[in-house]
Amino acid sequence: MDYRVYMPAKNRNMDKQIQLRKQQALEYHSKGRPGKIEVVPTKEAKTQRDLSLAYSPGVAEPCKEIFNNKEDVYKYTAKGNLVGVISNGTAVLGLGDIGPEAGKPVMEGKGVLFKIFADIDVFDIEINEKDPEKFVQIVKSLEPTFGGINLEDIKAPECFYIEKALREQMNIPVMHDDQHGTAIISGAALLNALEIQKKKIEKARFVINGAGAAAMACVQIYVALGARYENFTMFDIDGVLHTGRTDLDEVKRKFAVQKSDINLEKAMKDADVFVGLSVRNVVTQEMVKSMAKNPVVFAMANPEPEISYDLATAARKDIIMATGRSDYPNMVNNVLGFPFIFRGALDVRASQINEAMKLAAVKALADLAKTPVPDIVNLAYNQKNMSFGPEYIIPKPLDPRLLATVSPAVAKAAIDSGVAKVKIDDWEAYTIELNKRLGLDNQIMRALGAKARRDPKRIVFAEADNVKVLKAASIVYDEGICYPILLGNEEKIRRIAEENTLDISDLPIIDPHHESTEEKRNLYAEVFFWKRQRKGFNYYESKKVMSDRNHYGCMMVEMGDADGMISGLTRDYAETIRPALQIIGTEEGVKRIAGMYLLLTKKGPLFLGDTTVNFNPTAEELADIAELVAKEVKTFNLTPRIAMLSYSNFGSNNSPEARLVAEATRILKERDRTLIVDGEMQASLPFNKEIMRDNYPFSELVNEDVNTLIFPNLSAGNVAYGLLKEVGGADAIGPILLGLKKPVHVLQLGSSVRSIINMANIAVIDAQLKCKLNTDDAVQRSQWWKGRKGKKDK
Ligand SMILES: NC(=O)C1=CN([C@@H]2O[C@H](COP(=O)(O)OP(=O)(O)OC[C@H]3O[C@@H](n4cnc5c(N)ncnc54)[C@H](OP(=O)(O)O)[C@@H]3O)[C@@H](O)[C@H]2O)C=CC1
Ligand SMILES: CC(=O)C(=O)O
Ligand SMILES: [Mg+2]
Repeated sequence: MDYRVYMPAKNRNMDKQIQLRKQQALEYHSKGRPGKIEVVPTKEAKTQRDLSLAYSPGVAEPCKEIFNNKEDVYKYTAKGNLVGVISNGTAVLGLGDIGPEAGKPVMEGKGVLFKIFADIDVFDIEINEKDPEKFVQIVKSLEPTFGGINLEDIKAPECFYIEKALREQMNIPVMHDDQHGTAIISGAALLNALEIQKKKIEKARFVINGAGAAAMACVQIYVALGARYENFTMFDIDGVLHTGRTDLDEVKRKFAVQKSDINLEKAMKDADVFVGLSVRNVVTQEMVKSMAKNPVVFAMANPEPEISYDLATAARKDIIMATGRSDYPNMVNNVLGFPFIFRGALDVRASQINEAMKLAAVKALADLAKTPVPDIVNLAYNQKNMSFGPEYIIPKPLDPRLLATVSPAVAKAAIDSGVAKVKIDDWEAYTIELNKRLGLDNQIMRALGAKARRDPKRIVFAEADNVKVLKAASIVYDEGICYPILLGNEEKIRRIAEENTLDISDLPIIDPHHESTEEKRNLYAEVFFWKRQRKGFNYYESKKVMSDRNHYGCMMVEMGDADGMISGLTRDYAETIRPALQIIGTEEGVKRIAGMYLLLTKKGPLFLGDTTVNFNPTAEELADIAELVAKEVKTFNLTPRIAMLSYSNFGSNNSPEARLVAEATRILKERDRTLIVDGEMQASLPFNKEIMRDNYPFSELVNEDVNTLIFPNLSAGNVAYGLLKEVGGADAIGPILLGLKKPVHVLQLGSSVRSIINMANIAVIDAQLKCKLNTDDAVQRSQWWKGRKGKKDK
């Protein structure tokens, strides 16, 4: 195989891929603490005093206050930000009545989405009760606990009675999300799709497949948006809803048509809109072809739609197609709504989610899709320029503007329609508060993944016979992040893959010891000898060293046979980076390398340096390290705001160590006036604005949110990152090696599969910046070396 042109076409076996996804999903849910959520205290609860406040006797005080004034429950407890996601498991996704236990992963998942998209806390409650009246009594009794109730995956028609009864009997917002969440999102998408297709909603002919919870709410909102009852033909599992049927309940009867001999195929002919909220694969390409000009098809059954995106769009060009899935354009899924709708409702303490609030959400969503898409969204979805049109009729779930757009619209509508107990006067302040809730972390990781996927590179995994590395390599290939090249003993690697059901069939394996690599090894040895002959390596040693996979891998990168390398997991970090320094060397103008960690903390992303390379830097060297880290921070599209750390604050201690950091800060400022940097200072200072303002108002960082911490020496940096990671619970990405001409990253011992994947992302992005060398260059380079060898042999 010629690795210079290695770019495998994805030819993975579908069955194997499905098996892999199944295994990954099960592992995701079961690894570590089983499930996806935990309860975390929001107050200090460490000392005896804390405990006496949190619990007895202190806790009696808020109890008494609430007893005197029930509304104070919002003041002294978590109720106001707590939503109950409640289900009996009778209509879980498109899986049907699988019961409350089997539905729990979905409810926990919903909890996760509420939290990450809108900072709302959730208790998921699965109730073993199918009787609607009993179910209502149970949920009703939970009112003291929750600020809102999200009913989920409860089958029709029971769900209609349950929701109606609870809305009437409870004083907090209750919403059955499969009904109204779906209706709101698909309503917004429908308005935009019809606008693009130049069709009027009043005239549009609808075919609706499914007459359950979601479908019924959707048609009702479409009617509220202007659609006409008489233009709907609806189907349930027994066929078309027609007036001759005796099994139709009150809700279904509203949509019953006169004719009884219509099947889905006939109904689709000349229809303008198809909406599927039923089960997978019930619509054919022929049916789509028979629809009117410029049709709209929303096939929203989960996880498999009524017709796949690919089949429907292949059937005709003038279609606007949407599914409930995230892996195709136009994801019409209730995740776009519930976090933001509840956020708005909770923030004004609305007693219900009424029609005005729902329609406000529809309008906010529809309008947002017409505004320019921010870079972070394009980046997150690996698109260059998403804009309003057939493939972008509705905002993307990862759009960070959703929260500050939909929630205020819902909150305003609640106030205007008289169901809000709390008023918002300063909408600008409210928007700022909403944006703060989001945090940058998730956005950064998503953007990184997408940036890598835009231009995947060839990354050598030097320790491919390690099961974690092999797993990571298989996943990054599967996700289109990079083209992994596996180094190591082929037999061993294949055995590990087999044992762990990993599909590595597309991935090349190179064994630097094997005779098949002899020609390359000799070429690499030549080059290495040429580079190191006056630095202690003779020709024999150069040949020998090329059997070492770190040397071999680095040489692949140097010679253009790969774009980057991930090595480790190793005990001896210094030993592993040596080949990179010897073979690849530092970037132009860079005197030294340094190690950086990106920590995703509760206070946002923090970049820490130097955590792995330079033991006791001089002031000049510390300034070099800070510059390297600052440069890397900019590649994350962030402005570095740097605190130079010490045990002293601005000269409070006159020791040589403290003075060294002050001097490094001075050097940095001298080199670049625009750099936002200050020090020396203690680590807590930049995060404590009050102390900063009161005592050090002169500091350049007084009003800055610091994101970069430079440590005085390796001990401090390494210890700090370790503590933040293990004790502080921060997610650590690194060590990211800075200053090399080309990307080589060395993993720390014990790195998880997740951190190896993150490092692969970083290596690809690094390679995108550094490896301008294209395939032709690489071929030329290789030939040049061969030419040199030829001359020498003569
Ligand atoms: N994209 C999204 O955001 C959402 C998607 N959904 C999806 O919509 C689907 C329905 O969910 P939900 O309304 O909560 O569930 P329900 O159980 O309440 O409704 C299912 C409906 O589909 C009908 N149905 C079943 N099989 C067929 C068939 N072969 N042909 C026609 N109709 C059929 C049922 O008929 P009958 O009434 O006779 O039993 C029922 O009316 C699921 O796949 C779910 O994943 C749901 C919510 C949100
Ligand atoms: C998305 C959702 O709620 C469902 O498919 O049931
Ligand atoms: Mg659901």
